[in-house]
Amino acid sequence: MPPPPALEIRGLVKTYGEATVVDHLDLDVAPGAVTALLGPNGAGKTTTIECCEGLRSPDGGSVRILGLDPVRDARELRPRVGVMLQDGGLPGSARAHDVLAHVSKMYARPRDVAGLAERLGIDTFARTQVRRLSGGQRQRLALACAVVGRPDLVILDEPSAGMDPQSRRAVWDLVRELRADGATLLLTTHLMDEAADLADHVVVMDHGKVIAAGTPDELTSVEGDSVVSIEARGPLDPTSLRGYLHRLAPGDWAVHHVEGHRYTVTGAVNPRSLAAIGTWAAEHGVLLTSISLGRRTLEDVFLDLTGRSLR
Ligand SMILES: Nc1ncnc2c1ncn2[C@@H]1O[C@H](COP(=O)(O)OP(=O)(O)OP(=O)(O)O)[C@@H](O)[C@H]1O
Repeated sequence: MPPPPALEIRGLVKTYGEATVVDHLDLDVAPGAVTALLGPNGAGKTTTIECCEGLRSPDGGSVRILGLDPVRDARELRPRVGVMLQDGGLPGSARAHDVLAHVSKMYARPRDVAGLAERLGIDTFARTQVRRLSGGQRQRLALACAVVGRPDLVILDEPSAGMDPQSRRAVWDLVRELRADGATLLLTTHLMDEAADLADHVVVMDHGKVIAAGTPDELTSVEGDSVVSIEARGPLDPTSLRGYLHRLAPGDWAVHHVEGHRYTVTGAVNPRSLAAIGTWAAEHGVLLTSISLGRRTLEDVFLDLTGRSLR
């Protein structure tokens, strides 16, 4: 029998006035794994996480964390759950290192503060007051505070948002290490490569509901189909290309604009249809500067699932 989930959400509902921002959400976070929660702005990710932490009271449904109730059993859960919120929630007038040292003293078996401060580069701003830290520095300090107590469950809301590439790598290494040590991680992110790289399991939510879930591999592989990435010297008409491919081989063809003059074509790609893309381009005076065959990326899948309009 599989072990019980570290975090179990059933039928969670959260409304603000007329708006239902979390809409009968079911979500399991497997123990000892990294789960990435993805979704467009306003999808309800932070609200879901805040309900899990007991910071928001749900209007319906239930949340169990490590088998316990986040509000009733808050005291028992505190040392076992590490949380990094988007706004940090750190005291503005305290110095960075003092905050971390203070938080570490709340735990029975904290990590080595000096080691953690060094690997997340907190040393370089140890004596600076929290309110004077840059966004990325504050994020790193909040992350250190979330993990210093060796929690069983670590919840990170956009851990690498606003971080420079060096800091992001340090965060990724830390996440991998926590997982290797047996911790369970739930993180939200807008970085698709971060999710693809780190997560064992990806959950995509939109309009307060889960709309897809699986391993990154499951989500990006389309049985028997591939994706062709093309780049042209100028713009091209996706509808015309799609129609051409459909007339050649009726099926589920899609042509998406990625950005600039880059497009992806998905469908039953084979030598004939690949050649047909070239023929269509020649007939329409479109110069293709690159054409390559590959898998869909998590970003392709995300955009297909959640649409391309801004929220
Ligand atoms: N206190 C509040 N009162 C009213 N509406 C709220 C409140 N908090 C959040 N919302 C709304 O709930 C919706 C979901 O917000 P939430 O922060 O959970 O989204 P998110 O998926 O985390 O988005 P992002 O990726 O931008 O962080 C949004 O439309 C937001 O405006």
